[in-house]
This record gives sequence, structure tokens and C-alpha cells, in this order.
Amino acid sequence: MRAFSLIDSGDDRVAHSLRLALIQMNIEAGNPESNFAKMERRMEEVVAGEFKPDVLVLPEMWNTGYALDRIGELADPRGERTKAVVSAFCRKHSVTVVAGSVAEKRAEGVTNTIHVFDRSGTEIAEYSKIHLFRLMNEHQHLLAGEREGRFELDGVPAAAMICYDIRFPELARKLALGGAQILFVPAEWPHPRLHHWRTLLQARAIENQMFVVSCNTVGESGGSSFFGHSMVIDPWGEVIAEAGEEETILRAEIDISLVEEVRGRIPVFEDRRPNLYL
Ligand SMILES: NC(=O)CCC(=O)C(=O)O
Repeated sequence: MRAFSLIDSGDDRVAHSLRLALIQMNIEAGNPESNFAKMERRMEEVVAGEFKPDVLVLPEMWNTGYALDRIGELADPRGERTKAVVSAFCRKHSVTVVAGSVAEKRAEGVTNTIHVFDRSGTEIAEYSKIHLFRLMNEHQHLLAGEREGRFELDGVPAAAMICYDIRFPELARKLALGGAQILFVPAEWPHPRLHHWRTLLQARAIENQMFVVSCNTVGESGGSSFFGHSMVIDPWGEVIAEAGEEETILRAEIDISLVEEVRGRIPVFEDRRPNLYL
């Protein structure tokens, strides 16, 4: 029995509700071995519990953390280790995974990249962070992505942004205009900007009338203190689940039909006048 309800429309089975599990973890900067081992343990713990998730969400740069000085030697070559581990996990447990982001070594440089896998373990999307965060020196060590990240999870149109990307509302709006109903946001966002994090995430949900699912890290590293507060926000802007500042698994079930309902109540997309301000 699948964990979510489905509407059958020929072969196109559309999920109505999705069960989400967000792995809010303390990442050891500069230690991919330890981070892979811990993440694999956490993922197994999540699916072994009573709450059977449809989608697992992992945080930003979970393989290396912000060990940017050594990122070239630490990053996962072409993301191969990440892909092998997560794809096998999806196949084994028939779950989808938004595999946070990992530092990935490519011929041109190191990217901060999300891989998304469906229930069969097939990679269905890849997105590399397009806005690099100067305050944490990303621009000196990482290569920016050049395209947006969209995909479908169990028939639900979705998209991804990474951390600092949420400060760019025009990207979220473009993804929503393209049909996204859930926005996934892996992050590694530190104090003292908790109020920015909460406000920006809620604003992206309210203005685009979509779910926002953000998975942050916790712990201290490189002089930064990552505060957690992973969140699941509905299209009305209500926070339906929020973690504290400790390692945890944040679980929530979302009803996708709420997107249509909210978009029907306040028809923001129909009322836009882009010819006046774009
Ligand atoms: N890892 C990041 O992109 C951090 C972004 C951040 O902290 C911000 O304030 O923006």
C-alpha cells in the first residue's frame, strides 16, 4: 500500500498528499567519510520508523560542509559516490530523495549540486546553486550553476533552490510560473540571520502560493553556527512543521490540493501585470 492517496487518470497517477522527512544533521566540515556514514545511517533510520515517507530531503553540502580551502580534494568526483549511494537507497526502499546538495568535482571546477532520484533510483534532476554566497567565500571556490532545477515527484511539479538562492524572489517566481507546486531548499544557513531565513522562506511560499520545504544543518564549523529550523510551509504561509536547533528528523504530510485552493482564493497569477514591471 502506497503511503499517499492517488487519483487515477489513465497512466498518470498524481499524488494528492506527500509524506516528507527532512534530515537536519550536523555536518563535519572536511570529513566526507564520516558524513557519508552518518547520512546513510540517518536515511535508514528514517525509513525504518512508523512514518513511511514518500520523499527524503537532505541539507546543503552534506558531504563536505564548508571546508572550502580543501574543497577541490574533498568534493565528490562527478557526484558518483552520492549518486550510487542515494540511487541504491531509493530503489531498495521505493522512496524519492532530494539529495540535498553535495560539493561535486567536475572538469571545470567544484559545484554545489542537488541530485534528485525517483522511487526506482533513476536520477530525474540535477541543479547546481546559481547564486554564490560571497559572505561565506563561495565565489572564490565554487563554480555557479547556469540553469534552474525542475522535476516531478510522484506526478507533482516541483523545483529546487539552494540556501542563498531564496534571496532572489524572481527565481522562485519563475519556477512557480513554470508550474512548481513545491519548492525544496537544502541549506547551510547560520546565525545571526534566523529572521531572514524564516521571513524569506515564508515570503516565497506566500507570494508564489506553493509549499516550501527547507532542510538546514546544525552545529558549529569554520566560525559559523548553523541553526537548523528546517521548515515545511504551506501555500498560505503557515508553518506546518519546524525543527529546533538540534539534529533531528522533521516529518510532515502535505496535501498538494491546497496549492490549487489558495491560488483559486487569491488569483495572484491571473492578476499579475508583468508588462508594467518586467
Ligand atoms: N550557504 C548559504 O548560501 C548561506 C546563505 C546565508 O546565510 C544568507 O544569509 O543568505
